Parts: sequence; C-alpha cells; structure tokens
Amino acid sequence: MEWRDRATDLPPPKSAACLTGAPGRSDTLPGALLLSPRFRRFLSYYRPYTRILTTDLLCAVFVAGITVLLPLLAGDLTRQVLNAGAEDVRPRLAWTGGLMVGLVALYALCNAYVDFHGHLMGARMEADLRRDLFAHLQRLNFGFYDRQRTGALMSRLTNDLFDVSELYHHGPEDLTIALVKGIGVFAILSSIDLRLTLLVFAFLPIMAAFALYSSRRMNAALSLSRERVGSVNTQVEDTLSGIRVVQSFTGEATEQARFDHENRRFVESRRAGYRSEAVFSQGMTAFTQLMSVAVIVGGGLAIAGNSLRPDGLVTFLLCLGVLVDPVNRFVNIARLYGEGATGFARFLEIMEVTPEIADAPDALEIGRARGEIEFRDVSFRYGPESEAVLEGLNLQIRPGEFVALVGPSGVGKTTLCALIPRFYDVQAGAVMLDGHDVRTLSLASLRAQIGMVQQEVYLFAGTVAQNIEYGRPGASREEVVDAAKRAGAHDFISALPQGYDTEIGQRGVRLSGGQRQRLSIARVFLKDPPVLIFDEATSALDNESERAVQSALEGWIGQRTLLVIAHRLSTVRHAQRILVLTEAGLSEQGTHEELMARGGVYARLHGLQLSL
Ligand SMILES: Nc1ncnc2c1ncn2[C@@H]1O[C@H](COP(=O)(O)OP(=O)(O)OP(=O)(O)O)[C@@H](O)[C@H]1O
Repeated sequence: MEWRDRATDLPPPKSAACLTGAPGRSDTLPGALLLSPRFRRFLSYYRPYTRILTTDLLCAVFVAGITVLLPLLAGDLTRQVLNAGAEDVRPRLAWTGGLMVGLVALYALCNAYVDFHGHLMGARMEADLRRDLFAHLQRLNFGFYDRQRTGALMSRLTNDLFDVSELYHHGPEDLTIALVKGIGVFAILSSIDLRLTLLVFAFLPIMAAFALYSSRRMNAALSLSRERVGSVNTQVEDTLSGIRVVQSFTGEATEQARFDHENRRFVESRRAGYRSEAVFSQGMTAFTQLMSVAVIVGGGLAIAGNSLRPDGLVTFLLCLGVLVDPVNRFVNIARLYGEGATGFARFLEIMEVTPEIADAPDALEIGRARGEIEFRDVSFRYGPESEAVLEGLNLQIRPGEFVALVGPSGVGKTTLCALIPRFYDVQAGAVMLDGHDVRTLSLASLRAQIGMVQQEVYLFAGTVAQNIEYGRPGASREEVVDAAKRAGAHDFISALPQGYDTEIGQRGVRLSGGQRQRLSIARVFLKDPPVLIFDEATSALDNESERAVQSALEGWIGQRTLLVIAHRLSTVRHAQRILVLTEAGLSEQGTHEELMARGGVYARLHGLQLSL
C-alpha cells in the first residue's frame, strides 16, 4: 500500500511545447539570492498572503504527518488481527479503523486546501510580480526599448515569473512536507528496528546523489529545449511577419529549410531530456525496490531471530514507500530554487533599471502652453558609441507658427521632434517649451501639450471610435466624429460595416495605410494640444485627403504651433517657415519663395522632385 497525495507528488516535467522563447538565461548565480538583500524583496511578495501561507504550511504538516501515521496504524491493525483470539479485537479494530477514516478525511481536506489555495496563492503572486513588471516597463524610456527585444521581454513576463511563482508556492510547502515526513519516518522506523533503519538510511545518500545528478541533467535539457523552442518561435514570427516579402520573393523553400532545422534541433533537445527523465524515474524505482528487498531479507532474519515482530515488518515496508518522497522532494526543491532564483534575478534585472527620463522632484505642472519652442545649443546622440545626430542646434519657433522641417533622409528630423516631448534627453543644451526647460516640467503635463503623429502609425485592437478616443478618453461621440471629419476620415469610417464601432486589427477589418494615418491624425485632432508634430503623417494619403488635412492644419495657423516633417515638398510650401536640416545642421530657413530664390539645398531638392 502506498499513500501518495497530490501535494506530495512531484510536479510533472514542464512541457517544452508550452514554453515560449527564453533566449539566454541570466548569468546571475541562483545561490546569490539567499545571501543578498534582494531576498527581503523576494519575501515581501508573501506579505499579502501571510494568512494563506500559514494555513497552507499547517495543512502541509498535517498531510505529511498523516502520510506517516497511516502506515503506523495499518501496522497496528495487522498486529491486532494477528493477535486475535486471545481477546475480542472487534472494538479495537473498529476504533483504529475509525481513526484511520477520520485521518483520511482530514488528509483529503488539508490536501484540497494545499492544492487549491496553495496553487491560487502562487498564481496571485505571479500576477503581482507581473503587475509590477508591467507597470515598470511602461515607465521605461524609448532608449531602453531601443536596446531590448520584445520577445525577450515577453519571456520574462511569462516563463520567468512562472518559475518564480513555482518557488513561492512549492518551495516552503515541499520543505515542510519533506522535513516532517523524513523525521517522522525515521522516528517510526528506528523505534521498530534500529539496525534495519540504518540499513535503509544507508541507501538514502546514494539515492540523493543519483537524484541530484539526474535532476541537473534534466534541468540542462529543459533549459536547452526552452531555448530551442524560442528559436523555433522566433523563426515562425520572423517568417510570418515578413510573409509578404517571403511570398513575393518565393522564399518559401528557404524559410521551410530554416524552420525544419530549428524544429529538428528542438526534437534533439527533447530526446536528451526524456532520456534523463527515464533514467531518473527508473533509477529511483530500482533503488526503492532494492531497498524493499534488503528490508524483507533483513527483516525476515530479524523475525527468525525473534528481534522483530511480523507487524513491525509490515509497518516498516509501508513506511519505505513514504520515505522515497522526501528524497524526491529535496531534489525538487533544489530544482525549484535554481529556476525560481534565476527567474527572480532576471525579474529584478528589469525592475532595477531606473527610468532615465522621469519627473524631477520639483517638477512643474503647466497648464495649457502657448506653444513656444526653443532649441538652445542642443547636442544629441543616441548612445555613447553612436555618432552625434544634432550638434549645437539653435532654433526658435513662435507660438502658433507653422514650421516645416525638410532635408535628406537620416539627418535627424524625427530625432529633433522626439526631443520636444522628452522621448530622449539632450546631452548638451536645452529644449524649452514656453521658456521652461522641458526637463523641469512633469512628463504628464509636458506630453499633454504635444500631439504627435508618427511615421509608424499604431492602432490598438478595438473599435475605430476607441482608437480615436485614445486622444482624449471620455470624449463624446460627436467630438470623435468631428475630429474624424477634420482628418478626412469620416467618409471611409461611415462606409465600414459597423461604422465607428467596427473592430479593427486582429479581429476586425484591415485598413489601408492612408486610412490608418487618417485615424491617427483624428486622434491628435481630438486631443487638440497647443503643439502639433506631424512626422511624415500624410505620406500615405492621396492628394484629396492630404488637402483636407492640410486645410484643417492651416485653419489652426496662429492658434497651434505646427511642426511638420515632409519629404514631399509640395505638402509644406504653405508653411510660414521652412527649415532645411542637413548633415551640417540647420543650413537654410525661410519661406518657400525665399528658399527657391536662394537657390540652395531646398531649391535643389525641389528641382529633383519636380523632375520625377
Ligand atoms: N532609436 C535610435 N537609436 C539609435 N540611432 C537612431 C535611432 N533612431 C534614429 N537613429 C539614427 O539617428 C539618425 C537620424 O535618424 P532620424 O530618424 O532622426 O532621421 P530622419 O531625418 O527623420 O530620417 P527620415 O527622413 O528617413 O525619417 C540616423 O542616422 C539613424 O540611424
């Protein structure tokens, strides 16, 4: 008879198929967690759940204790039956049987608590970690995302945190169960027969060493297969996101070959994993059976020598089944600790990145700005090793002025605009809004002043109206429709199956590039900030739609500061001032007519476009 409980079962090996890419495990040594002050932070996540944890551990003590007690009672029952005849054993049998039934019921109850509340606590703690990580990720700057791969971040939000939650939940529980069972079984066995107990315990170090060795191999295989699944996923993602390019260049065979290669490598890694799992489980079974044989032989001799009673041997054999569990459990704790501590270290790696761009302690909240922008001796580069994009740039834009920024590709037009809402901070000089250095303003109040339509339009999954409303949450339907009309988007939206309530994105209709641009323009029109920045925002529009947007913008001259980047020079010829940015910095500025008369870079670019 083997008393096994769900709480005492080792968790099954995780299926590699459910894991997504976890490229490159952290270098942080798991052992460092226990010693470091970070351990307090690790423990702090238990705080909201102390009551559940205490009950959980208490239940674990009961579960383990009952698992140890039941074989003892079964042995007692056998003894009573063997001694039957001398007295009426029925009342005692009924008492022991009743006690066993009561214990089994308590055992089931405690096990159910551990199973349900323990797991739920783990899931909640995982959700808490994920909430903190997500909130932190939202505060990190553009610079951070320039260096990170989204896939790697996703893996932290899923795999790593799952590993940590497993440690949170199973760690203390497994430790409690293993200790109670180990000590309990040792006490029972040694009270029956010390020599036989020592014989059994002589097996344990060998079993533990074997289990540790096997678990290392299983872990290594698991990490490898995670990485390989990651590579398969990356390959799929890469091919599917570029499927239009793949099909137009008939690259399917190449992609299939690359995919097959990664897929084969995945199977190889799983083969190694399953081999070590098979060796582990069969090895442990063999050890247990050997131990039983040794106990039967040794116990038989002891019975023959009258130093052991048969019921003692029965109890002994039943306890053996229980004894294997603490060994497995300690091995499991080592595994959980290794994975969980690594996961937590990787979690902290991100949590400890401080946002470079954040509110100063005495950050100023400004009301609606007039919209005066100034670049004062601004120098900027993206990183210490990158080339300078802007150097000693000086520029003043009056409130309500319509300014266009033109120039060859890659000279820093987008970069210049990104400095105004502080997506990046300058290394020298200052960017000013209404005479305030933007670094002295609170980010929320600064960004509330600026409406930006970027080159790459991003629309969220949701309805058309929700996407426009993102500009001003809580806006009325009339305001949304008005903004869409001014962005030249109303007509095509009205023609959609559910109009403004049409779902767009993955579950809904797909929009053309120009339609997407118009929605993103409507979004900033609804926001209606004092400063508007259009970065190639009308490049995908046909002439008629572009004209509609332009006249909306021109209607704002004098009321909103407009900064428009355009490659198509015809779009900006009505700007009050055109700035020409080249590798050498701001090389020309003036109205279209002035710049044409000057016959410089602008006139040359204009000439080139006309000749196309
Ligand atoms: N996030 C970034 N990290 C590092 N370098 C960048 C980043 N964004 C742009 N750059 C570099 O900065 C320079 C200026 O880029 P920017 O996008 O500002 O040019 P642009 O004038 O707007 O070009 P285009 O007209 O093609 O949009 C380029 O050399 C580019 O490679």
